[in-house]
Amino acid sequence: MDPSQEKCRRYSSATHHSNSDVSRPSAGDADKVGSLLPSNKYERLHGSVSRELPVWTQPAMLSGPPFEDILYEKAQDEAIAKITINRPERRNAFRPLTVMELKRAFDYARDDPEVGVVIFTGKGTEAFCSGGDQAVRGKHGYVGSDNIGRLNILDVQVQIRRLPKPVIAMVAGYAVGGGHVLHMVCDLTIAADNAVFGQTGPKVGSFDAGYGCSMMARLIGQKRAREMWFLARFYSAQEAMNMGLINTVVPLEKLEEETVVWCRKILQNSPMAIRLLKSALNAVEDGHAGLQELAGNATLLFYGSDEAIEGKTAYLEGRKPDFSKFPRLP
Ligand SMILES: CC(C)(COP(=O)(O)OP(=O)(O)OC[C@H]1O[C@@H](n2cnc3c(N)ncnc32)[C@H](O)[C@@H]1OP(=O)(O)O)[C@@H](O)C(=O)NCCC(=O)NCCSC(=O)c1cc(O)c2ccccc2c1O
Repeated sequence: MDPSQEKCRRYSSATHHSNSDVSRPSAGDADKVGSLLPSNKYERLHGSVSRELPVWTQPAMLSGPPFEDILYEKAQDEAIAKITINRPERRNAFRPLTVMELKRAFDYARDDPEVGVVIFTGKGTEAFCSGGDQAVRGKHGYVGSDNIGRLNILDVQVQIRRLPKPVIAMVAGYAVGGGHVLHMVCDLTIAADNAVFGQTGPKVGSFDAGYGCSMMARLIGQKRAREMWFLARFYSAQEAMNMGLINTVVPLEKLEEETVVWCRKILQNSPMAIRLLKSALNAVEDGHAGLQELAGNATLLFYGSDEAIEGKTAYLEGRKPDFSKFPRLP
């Protein structure tokens, strides 16, 4: 088979498993895109999703003061939460207050059983996030109203990584510095065609040697990661796409539409399967923490079984548990 035939074969094999609602760069309406792809019975049965924009509502806060630096919204009648860094005049740079609010918001999204997927974005079209606010950078990190320096965005990175629901970065404009690391720790990245990606740390006397390096090297390879960090140059959305740094690029005006389509497609699928897949994909890379996350899910599932319930019930009834009726599977 010559290289062009092989390319053709791979394309047709890929499109056979494609999802007709999820578009590639030239996003049109779902039916148009779908008509290019082979149809199958189960796909039709499973159903397509709407491309309508959701109605965003601001839920009453569960606790704490109103947010100043972020927005927390939920899609009306849909299991989608949206968390937005709301400092467009600073290209959505984060300060300690922003980070504390992000932590609260991601906790809300995690704990809310009505939420199945989270969109993480920046206000406006100029930037997703430009990293730490350099105006408040001190000797020990970014300084808030308590005069203490913090690098607490690292906690948010871990929080996103471990949140048992998909988090999708919706990127318009700059995703640079610590903002670039934030999109990398999200499960998926959907970029507008005006998105710009890059690390700026070495230019401003900073670096993220944690996920900022390890995650990046996993995504784009060691050589590219070194290039991205050492040169601290910026990359267009298309370049980022070609490097495997993001999932898709869409016209800016279609960004939210496309992102909610991806959310809706995910929400059609089994939430437990998605949860387990996220933790399994993490486990491969996260060592003890990854294993603990995956193992927690095993316990979560086991607690619902008759076998586990027999153990608990026997204890509460003060009798010996009878595990003899449960199979010892091969
Ligand atoms: C993002 C830009 C490329 C955008 O350029 P553009 O020309 O479009 O806009 P301006 O430069 O004019 O910006 C408009 C306005 O916003 C202010 N601003 C932008 N970004 C920041 C920022 N990060 N901090 C503070 N202020 C910012 C800018 O000053 C303008 O204000 P005016 O008053 O003049 O209107 C470009 O803005 C840019 O390059 N920004 C800086 C990007 C950057 O270097 N970020 C920090 C990297 S280090 C980091 O993020 C970081 C954070 C952590 O918490 C870490 C924790 C642990 C380890 C490592 C960490 C880390 O590296």
